Order: sequence, then structure tokens, then C-alpha cells
Amino acid sequence: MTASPVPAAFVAPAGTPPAEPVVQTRGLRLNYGSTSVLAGIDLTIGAGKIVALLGPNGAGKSSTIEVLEGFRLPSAGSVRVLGQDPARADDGWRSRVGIVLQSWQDHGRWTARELLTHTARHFAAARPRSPRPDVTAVLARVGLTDKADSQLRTLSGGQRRRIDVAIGVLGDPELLFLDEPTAGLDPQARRDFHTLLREQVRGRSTTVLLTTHDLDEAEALADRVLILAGGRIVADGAPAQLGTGSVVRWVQDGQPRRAELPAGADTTAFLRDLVGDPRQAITDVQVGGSRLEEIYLAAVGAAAPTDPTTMTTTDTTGSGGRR
Ligand SMILES: Nc1ncnc2c1ncn2[C@@H]1O[C@H](COP(=O)(O)OP(=O)(O)OP(=O)(O)O)[C@@H](O)[C@H]1O
Repeated sequence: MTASPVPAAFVAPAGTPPAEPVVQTRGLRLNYGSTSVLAGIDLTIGAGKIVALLGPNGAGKSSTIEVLEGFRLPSAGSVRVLGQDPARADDGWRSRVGIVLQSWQDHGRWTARELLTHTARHFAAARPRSPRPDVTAVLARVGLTDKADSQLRTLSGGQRRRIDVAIGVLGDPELLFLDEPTAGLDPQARRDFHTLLREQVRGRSTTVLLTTHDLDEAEALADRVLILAGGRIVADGAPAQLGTGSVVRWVQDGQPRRAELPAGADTTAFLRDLVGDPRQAITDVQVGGSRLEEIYLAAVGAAAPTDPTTMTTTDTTGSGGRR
């Protein structure tokens, strides 16, 4: 019997060089004075993915992004972003990168349209052969058409955040950094933002690296989740691979117990079996959040068990860390 031919779509064209990662760091270290914030980060991010960077307050998420943006010099290690060292990159490189900072000073008396038009001029100057960004279309994409001619100082916090996002996507970046982009957005605006980001990635092959404290957001939006704690990446994987599903905790004969149920498991049947046996003294049954939250709490707790600023506010008795 002869082997069936391999479909052409599965055969890589001969001589095709492997695509260079969009982001690559090796041994990235960052110190502020004598304080080490990043203690050796090895990170490779390929094209067209949404990557969420999680970690407790002060873990170094913003600092990491600032290094990748070229705004901050690493103390040691190598950094390549879109094939260049971001600290030495030129305007051409900058025009390929979109940046949404955690907060920034803007021009309160300018209208939304004026700010975007002004920013669009920079893109046009840096990329004279590319089409000029369409300010009106971008305002529509972030849901601010009716505020286009309002002064920025009259916008609400969430509306200003949408302006930030508009600036981030204005130049159709190959790589988009967003530092806590949905902080302050209402649920509808947050959902709209998720849709916008997915369209940006699907339709324009943008790679996205965002920070968030919202684990549900990371789980819903990201192709890959990184957890930064204690200066290192302590968990790295697809949310489904890191974990979805739920955690059931209870007390049995005075001892705390827990079970992790995978996504799709019948939680009701599990609970029925658990409490249905009259011989067992089961009390204090609780059904917890997703396993991503568990993994986050365990990973962060293991990396910095005595740090009072971490988010370990729930009991993780018996949960296993990833590293
Ligand atoms: N310019 C600076 N000089 C000195 N220390 C700094 C500076 N910027 C940040 N740090 C410190 O570095 C650590 C990491 O800060 P960073 O803002 O990167 O954390 P983060 O993970 O983004 O925090 P958050 O979730 O609160 O935004 C913190 O302890 C912070 O105080």
C-alpha cells in the first residue's frame, strides 16, 4: 500500500526562513538602584497572538513593557522587538508599534479628533508610502464618534481610555502594547474593547501584549498568559492549558478539602455526590472561581509568600504552584 500524499498546505515551502519572533528577551534584568525588579526574563512571543501579562502590584509588568517599548534600558540581557533593539530603534520602528500607557498627560483643550489627527501626522511622516490613518474610522471603532469634537477635558475617564486605545491602534501597529487598557471601562466598553482587539489581531495580524489584573479578562481574551512574580515568569501557557473549570472546597471531618473540576465537568453532580452521603460530615461547601485564579494565587504566593502587596486574599490551602 502506498502512503497517501501529504496535502500541499502542510508542506512548508523549501528554503522559507523561520519567522523572527516579534518579541525576544534573553536574561532580561532590570534594577532600580539596588532593587532588582526583573531577575532574568527569557521571553519569546510570535506574531498574531494576544498575550496577557499578569502579576501583583509592583511585580514589574509596566517596567517590562517599558523596556520592550524602548522607554527604559535593561540592566542586563538582550531585548529584540520587531527585529531591533528597542532602545536604539528609529521612527520607522516606532511607527510599527502601538502603545497604550497606564496613564499619560494629554492636551485637555484639544478635541478627540484634533489629538488623533495630530498623532496621525506623525505616522504619515514616519511612513510616507503607507496610507494615512483614518481618524474618523478609528473614532468609530472605539465608539467615540459622538465625542469626536468634544474637548478631551470634558470626557469621562472611560472615554479618555478609549482615546488612549484609539491612539494605540491608529497606525495599524504590528505590535500593540497596552498597560491595563480596560481599567475604568464599564462592562459594555470592556466588551467592545475585547471585540476591537480581536478584530485587530484577526484582521490585521497585530501582536498584542497587554497587562491586566482581571483574570477573567485574561482568560477570555488571551491566547497566552504570562504570570510575573518575584522578578520571574512563574507561569506561561494558554489559558485552557493553564486551567479553566472550577474549584470546590469543603470541610470534611474538620479538615479542609478541595477538588479541581476541569472545564465541562458536571459540578452539580459532583456536589450532589459530595453532600449526598449521610455518613460523611460535610460542611462549608464553596465553589470557587476558575483555575486560572487558583494558579495565579498559587504561583504568586510561591514566588513572594511574604509580600503584603500581593493579591493572595483567599485561602489556597492545598493548591499546587506551577513551579
Ligand atoms: N522609576 C522608578 N524608580 C524606582 N522604582 C521604580 C520605578 N518605577 C517602578 N519602580 C518600582 O519597580 C517595581 C515594579 O513597578 P511596575 O510599575 O513595573 O510594577 P507593575 O507590575 O506594573 O505594578 P502595578 O500592577 O501596580 O501597575 C515597583 O516596586 C515600583 O515601585
